[in-house]
Amino acid sequence: MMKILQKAPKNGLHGNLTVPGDKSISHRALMIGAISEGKTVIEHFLCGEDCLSTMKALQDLGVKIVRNGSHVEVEGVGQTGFKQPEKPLDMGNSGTTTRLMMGLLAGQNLDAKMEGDSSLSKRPMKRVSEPLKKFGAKVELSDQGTLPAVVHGKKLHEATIKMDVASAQVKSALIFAALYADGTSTIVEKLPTRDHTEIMLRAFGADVKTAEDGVTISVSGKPRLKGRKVVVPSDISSAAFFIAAAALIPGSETTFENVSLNPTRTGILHVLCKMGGNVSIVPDPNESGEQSGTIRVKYAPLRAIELAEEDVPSIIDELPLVAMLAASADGTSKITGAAELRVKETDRIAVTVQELRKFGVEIEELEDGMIIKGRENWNVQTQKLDSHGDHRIGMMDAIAALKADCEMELENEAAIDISYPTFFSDLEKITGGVKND
Ligand SMILES: O=C(O)C1=C[C@@H](OP(=O)(O)O)[C@@H](O)[C@H](O)C1
Ligand SMILES: C=C(OP(=O)(O)O)C(=O)O
Repeated sequence: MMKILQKAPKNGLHGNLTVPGDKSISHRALMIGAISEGKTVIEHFLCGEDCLSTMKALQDLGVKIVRNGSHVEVEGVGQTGFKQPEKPLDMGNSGTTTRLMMGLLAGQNLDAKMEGDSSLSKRPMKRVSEPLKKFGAKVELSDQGTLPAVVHGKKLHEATIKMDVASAQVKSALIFAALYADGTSTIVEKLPTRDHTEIMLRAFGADVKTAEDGVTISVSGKPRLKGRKVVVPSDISSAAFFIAAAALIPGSETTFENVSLNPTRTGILHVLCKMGGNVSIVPDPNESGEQSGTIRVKYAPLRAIELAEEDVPSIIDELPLVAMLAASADGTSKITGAAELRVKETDRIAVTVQELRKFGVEIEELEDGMIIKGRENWNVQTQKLDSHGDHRIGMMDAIAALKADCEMELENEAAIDISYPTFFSDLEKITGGVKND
């Protein structure tokens, strides 16, 4: 499949958008709702394919879930209420589904096989199965440390774990396992990562504490979780594409409402401000523990930036976009400490470099990052872009194409449905669907 991408309208991008619900929070609302007692109602749920993979897997484990658009109702089965699945659980393309479910299933009374698509089946899973062993869990992986996996449910005991990878997915799997252990477990992160699991578990009644150092989390086992209402804020990682578009295209001014402003996710806003971007933020009243607010972005010329390992977790999924912005900034930018990008849906360092070079961008691949020479005008080398089956790369391509001086073509655009099925209609809303020539 192929999609034609238009360049930006001459007066830039304008308008007000409410982008879909946060992917990370939608996954967690389903999972935590499923192991709670009573009903959980989720509003503004993300109907992207990844979250639907979580929904389907939970249904295959005997959880009743009814979805009507972005309104979802989950009948919680309690902490150990999952049923033995009759067939392998299909994780689709979703790393979050796979890794979080490993923690959620480790203490259940069942054996579950997990399978994924060809991209997911290459991604590393030992980072979850190894630390889970400390709770007494048993997760079998392929010889390569990948899917397919079999989780053999066990009786779990408390553990203290020092993580060696900065990953919210691994942390969340360990927190879920700790819910099934007797006593209090401690998890120490390498760097602070997104804390949606901790925030939501507290709201559902669990005793989960984060120490002042921001990296030590203690979890009391066997809590009583009670179903509740979850209103999912808009996904800053989705809004980021249009935030970047407004920052890239002269004349633009766009507003995004009700976007997640959880400080573990707002790296893109800090980076854009550091680059000289014109960004203003108005926070919403905070009722749920998850912060949100309105973001307004106006075009402004950008300057180069340097990012290192400690900057990476709060901007992990936005780094391809940052590379694209850097390609338009004044000066040479450098991103390091981002080797995690190589084990996402694609090798996002290699693929970002490959795609941006098609616009004539001077960009160099490092083992753990990229060096990008910014320039005001790009020089398209080929009109044929490719998502490589990676939603975030496909969307980066579509935003970069706004700056090109000709129409571009995007192969494998369907991948975008993973996290943002309404991406192209939202893009049309702020470009006015305008054809220039
Ligand atoms: O916990 C989550 O919801 C996520 C964590 C991040 O992955 P890692 O934990 O592998 O960094 C991120 O890239 C992914 O899109 C979603
Ligand atoms: C890395 C991502 O997701 P996941 O790990 O859940 O596949 C992403 O959405 O960019």
